[in-house]
Amino acid sequence: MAVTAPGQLNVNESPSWGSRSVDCFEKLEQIGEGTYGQVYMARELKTGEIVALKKIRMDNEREGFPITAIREIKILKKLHHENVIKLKEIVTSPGPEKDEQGKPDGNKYKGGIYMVFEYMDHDLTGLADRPGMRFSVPQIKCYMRQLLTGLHYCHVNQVLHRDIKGSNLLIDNEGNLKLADFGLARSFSNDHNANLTNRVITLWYRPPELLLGSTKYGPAVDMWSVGCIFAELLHGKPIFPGKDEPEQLNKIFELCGAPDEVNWPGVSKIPWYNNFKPTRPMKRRIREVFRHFDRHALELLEKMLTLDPSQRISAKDALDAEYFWTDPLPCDPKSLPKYESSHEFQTKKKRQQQRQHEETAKRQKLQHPQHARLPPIQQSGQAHAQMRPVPNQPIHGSQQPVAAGPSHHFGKPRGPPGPGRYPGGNPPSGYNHSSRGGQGGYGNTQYAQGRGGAPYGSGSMSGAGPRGGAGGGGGYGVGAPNYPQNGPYPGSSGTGRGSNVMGGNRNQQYGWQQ
Ligand SMILES: Nc1ncnc2c1ncn2[C@@H]1O[C@H](COP(=O)(O)OP(=O)(O)OP(=O)(O)O)[C@@H](O)[C@H]1O
Repeated sequence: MAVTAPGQLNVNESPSWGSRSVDCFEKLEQIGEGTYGQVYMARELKTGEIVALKKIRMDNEREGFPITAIREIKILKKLHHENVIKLKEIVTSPGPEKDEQGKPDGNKYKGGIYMVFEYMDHDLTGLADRPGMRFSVPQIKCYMRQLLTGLHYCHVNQVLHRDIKGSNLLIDNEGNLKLADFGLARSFSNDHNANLTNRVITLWYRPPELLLGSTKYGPAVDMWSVGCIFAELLHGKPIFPGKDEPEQLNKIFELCGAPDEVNWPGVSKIPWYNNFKPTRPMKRRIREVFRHFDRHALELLEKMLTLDPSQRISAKDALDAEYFWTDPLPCDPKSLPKYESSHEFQTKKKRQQQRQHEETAKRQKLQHPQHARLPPIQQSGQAHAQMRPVPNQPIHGSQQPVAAGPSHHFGKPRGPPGPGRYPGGNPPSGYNHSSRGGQGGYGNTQYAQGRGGAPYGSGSMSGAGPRGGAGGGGGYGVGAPNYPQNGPYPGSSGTGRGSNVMGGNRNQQYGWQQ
């Protein structure tokens, strides 16, 4: 792949973009369902090359071609780097389309437009979610270094990603990590004078300046998200799983301390500071809560999760951090184990099927209770036979290894898909908030074990249900600051239905915004 040095943009693209038909590809299977529409794994008929086809959703004809798609295409056309997903071309379908099984795809509009991407086997979320998955320290360093390298390239080229999260970090079986989903990305100028929308970045990864209403910001917003991912990799579960914006800020303040003019000069001028400032002192507790982290990891994390964006470490400086230059060093991506390809969409399907199996088994059990009463003595042999596991009935605790499950969507709850892309938008049922630790069928996935095998989180994979973990993020213990009843987040409530978390159609929400 042609790699342009940081600071240089490759604007010479093939003039044939958009001229080919999607019929040049055979759709193999659906691997994703995003805000945009479906993503398919596909094979190019002529070359046999495997690609990802992302269909641009055009549900609302009146709005025309979605602005997010225009941005994504425009930005990806100028970014060429080994840690940024490659947009190969745009293809179109002039007429009604068929799905991967050859059935009409239900698209009431005639044609379709697809982005053709290089195919990636996993995303960081899905990979981390694989049953039994343990990331080693060199592996975490390797992924983190690639993430920072890709992001540094974007920032040097004056592009803010604005949606860094695990599910947007794609990984192939060569160990390469690439930034993907530039639908919320935009160019920025170094003076940070333009007014940009603060309604970007998935809630759990959103920095305090955006939550407080800042509209002048820069690359530091992405670095906060990187800090959240870094901590999540080490800790084994998301560190700030807020269900709405006030709770998100509360979780941040509980761990990072309350912002004030001392630790963040100018914070009191940020639009919503007065609405959200805690009424009691809140100490910074990163070192205490994550005391089991490696010293250099902790040092770097502190710099990434700095409240004041102007003091937050840049991608470039993070790459120079001791963490990446001390033993154990980041491993070579090629040395990483290869995993069977998996995408979130399929994993979800598998989980649903498994749940259905379990429900059927439960129903069968209720209809034919085996334990309800003791069998008559003379029939004991028979009864005993009945109590053996029924063939094909899942045996409790013997979870089938998920051979191929989506490795995408690291930060998304695993419940039934909610309407929004944000965990905080409308948490699916079963979504596990801090206070409900242990209830909701969430896997206690642990991404990593530290050196010497000391686990950072609790327990091991359960493989069932959404991630987020028991008590995730809620263990820092102190009460909520004094949030206004009718603050700048109308509709943000305990139900998690915040009005400014992204809904189902981000084009509607962001089309007009910067
Ligand atoms: N190049 C690719 N290779 C393999 N899988 C991909 C690729 N691009 C996207 N996917 C899969 O499709 C999913 C959705 O893609 P993407 O995030 O780009 O769409 P989106 O509409 O922006 O989704 P979201 O609403 O989650 O932001 C991804 O999480 C991933 O699982």
